[in-house]
Amino acid sequence: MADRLDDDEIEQRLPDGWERDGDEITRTYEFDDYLKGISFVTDIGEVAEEEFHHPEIVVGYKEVEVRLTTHDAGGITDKDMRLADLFDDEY
Ligand SMILES: C[C@H](O)[C@H](O)[C@H]1CNC2=NC(N)=NC(=O)C2=N1
Repeated sequence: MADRLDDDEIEQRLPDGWERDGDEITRTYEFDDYLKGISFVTDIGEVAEEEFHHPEIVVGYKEVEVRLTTHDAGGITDKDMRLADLFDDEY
């Protein structure tokens, strides 16, 4: 099981555009239209399944909010940071 990162590690490793919110990291991606957001959700869903590590996703109008935490560890781990980078690659 992945170990929880400490506050300093989280601060250092948080990718650009992401924020820490308690035991989660989050980013809201913006799109030109609604269906581009839906397409992005499909893309990151496939990445999540490949990595077997899953975000919470809130789909809005021309924006998608993604939240990551490691439930098995009860906090933020390397898995969350890795997935954040992979999701950014899809954007
Ligand atoms: C049994 C456990 O749910 C699985 O190992 C995976 C599935 N996807 C997951 N996703 C996230 N975000 N955290 C987990 O701990 C996690 N665990």
